[in-house]
Amino acid sequence: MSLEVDRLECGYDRAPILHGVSLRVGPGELVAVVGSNGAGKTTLVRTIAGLLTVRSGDLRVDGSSFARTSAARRARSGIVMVPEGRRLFPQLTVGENIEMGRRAARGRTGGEDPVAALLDAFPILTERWDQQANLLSGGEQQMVALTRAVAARPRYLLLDEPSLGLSPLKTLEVFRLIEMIRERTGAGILLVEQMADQALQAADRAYVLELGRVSMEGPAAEVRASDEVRRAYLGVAG
Ligand SMILES: Nc1ncnc2c1ncn2[C@@H]1O[C@H](COP(=O)(O)OP(=O)(O)OP(=O)(O)O)[C@@H](O)[C@H]1O
Repeated sequence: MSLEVDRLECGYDRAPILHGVSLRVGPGELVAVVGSNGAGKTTLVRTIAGLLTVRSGDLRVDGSSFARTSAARRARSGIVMVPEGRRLFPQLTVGENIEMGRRAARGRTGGEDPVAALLDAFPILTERWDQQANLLSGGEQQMVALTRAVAARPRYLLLDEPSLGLSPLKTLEVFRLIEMIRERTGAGILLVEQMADQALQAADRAYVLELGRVSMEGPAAEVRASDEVRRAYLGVAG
């Protein structure tokens, strides 16, 4: 049981961006993909979500290929993306945005309501429940976008740079929410981040993406401790 990316090649027009990327996310696992600007992180997430065409290689969930399945069907099957920039429905309230997520859950119901646990732990969401989404701060919007994704009962959650544009304090809060999502939902989470240090501290396993290729992979603690990552991504001289 896992989400698998197998020797994926894709890109825009004629320009190839990903050159044979392979990775795996197991259920309940938090997997980080770190890499510098332009490494192809967003391209990877958009391709898994079905917004870009697979040129070669395969995408599988629990062994079945979904490389040719529409983005809508992928979402319905529980592969849920939180895009860079959050993209809430700006005119709808926080509550209405989260409700939209619930509607997307379709048959995936039962068990503990994961949203209730998040609302308990992060009272700001309830405090802002009736406020229009575009009036929230960037950090609050990111928290709503994550909660909306959880309301859709994801089996696999694709997070594209959730820390983008947030202050260090807000980034910590968003990471706390992501860790709680992992604990409470059992979803496999693919976390694509430029904030390498935080992502590697939160993750179980990690991949480093450089110019469209995986240059390193392993337990997140090992990747974080490697000289290459410390120098290139964590700003440690040496
Ligand atoms: N719509 C597009 N058309 C053509 N090229 C694109 C498009 N979007 C991205 N690219 C190119 O694809 C490459 C990878 O971009 P991508 O956004 O996937 O990287 P990234 O690792 O997410 O970087 P960042 O952290 O800056 O968002 C870059 O060279 C970028 O210029």
